[in-house]
Amino acid sequence: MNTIAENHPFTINEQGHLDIGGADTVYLAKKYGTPLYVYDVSILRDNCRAFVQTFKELGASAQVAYASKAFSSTAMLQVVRQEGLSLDVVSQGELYTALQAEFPAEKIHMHGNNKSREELEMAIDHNVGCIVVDNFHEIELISSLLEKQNKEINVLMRVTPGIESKTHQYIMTGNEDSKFGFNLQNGQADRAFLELTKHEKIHFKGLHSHIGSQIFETDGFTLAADLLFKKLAEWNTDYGYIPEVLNLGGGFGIRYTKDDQPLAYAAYVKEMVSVVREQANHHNMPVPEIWIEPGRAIAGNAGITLYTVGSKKEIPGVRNYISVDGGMTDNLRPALYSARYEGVLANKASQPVKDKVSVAGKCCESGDMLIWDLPVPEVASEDILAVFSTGAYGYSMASHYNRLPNAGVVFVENGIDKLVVRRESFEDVVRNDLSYE
Ligand SMILES: Cc1ncc(COP(=O)(O)O)c(C=O)c1O
Ligand SMILES: N[C@@H](CCCC[NH3+])C(=O)O
Repeated sequence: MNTIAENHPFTINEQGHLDIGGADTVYLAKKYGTPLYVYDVSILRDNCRAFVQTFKELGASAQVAYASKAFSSTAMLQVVRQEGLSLDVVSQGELYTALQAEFPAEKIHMHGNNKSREELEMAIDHNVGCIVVDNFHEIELISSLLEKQNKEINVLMRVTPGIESKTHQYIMTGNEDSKFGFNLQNGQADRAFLELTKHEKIHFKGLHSHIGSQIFETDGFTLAADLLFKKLAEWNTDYGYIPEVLNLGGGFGIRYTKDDQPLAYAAYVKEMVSVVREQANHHNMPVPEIWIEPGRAIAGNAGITLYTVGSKKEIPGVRNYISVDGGMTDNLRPALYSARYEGVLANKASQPVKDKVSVAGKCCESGDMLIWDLPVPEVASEDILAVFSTGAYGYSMASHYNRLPNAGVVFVENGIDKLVVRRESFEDVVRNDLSYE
């Protein structure tokens, strides 16, 4: 038995192949080709339910908005809609995809640190549930659009509470020196508060903070809630302001390798509900609705990527490399954040480990490495490699580097597989090219 597979929510079938959602991954690789993203839809649903149910059990008013930047496609947003979640979008493209999936506009929250006039116009036109304002320029834009369109809109204010979360520097967002949001301490948030509350067409519902991503502790969220409430209490005393919503963002950590020890999603929810109730009580204010925005926690562990092994390079006494038919084009995270992953040979999933290989992508780039020193059985060309926990920020950060077509996406549920994003063709790759002759 391969112990790596045991760390991930998948099984090994009678043929000794890795199984996902009741489908044989080797069969899927043959049927659809590789590289291929495959999702177990029942895990997606379980992840959605873990958040929603816990709020329900605690009797807390809440909205769980899936952060669609983690993985957005029509089918994915249909599943999220079926599970009753709200949706966080950060661009016109993500909003457009949401509308394609018939996501109810009133459950869509529009984010972004540089929303364009067109993006805001589209959000207001479609009556999205809320715009999370990020800066003064945006307040001006929203204001002029509301006048022009004679519309009203709900707004949250994104603030940086000044918290350094324990995560990679590039995915840390709640610290003071951040491109996102209004500074809570230096008077910016107070100035924005006055601008938002005086505006007749803006309904200022409350504060938003997102402290970072891939976080394994609850204390950052507790601290953020404390700091946000301090500010809200000031506004309550000075202006009689009563917030309806407190959005504590996303960032709940998942398991990529055995070194990651994620908390149950319910643990974050329980802590948030408890601290928000405590703080509201302490400041003598009504308990606001709690909104959260998990992305990775919904999509991450539900997805794997299948590759076909090609060439091998042995450097005696140094390292053995194997190369696969994808790489940084379908999973940028190792190259961008030195992110670590685990994988198995899907066609040899029950065979004993014999070797250690480093898995290289096919791009013309030394940094295009997917996994260093992966324990594997004897590996041969044409083996199928499955990399775990690639469901978030894999497809969504894919590129066409070296003119590689983007991989397709397959959903599996109850043993039934369905193609939900077509693999790109070479025609797709040159689709927007225009001739210069
Ligand atoms: C504002 C905001 N909300 C939610 C998320 C989702 O984060 P995660 O996928 O880590 O849950 C992000 C990304 O970090 C974000 O910037
Ligand atoms: N894309 C990042 C996280 C950033 C999320 C958006 N704020 C990742 O893959 O981990």
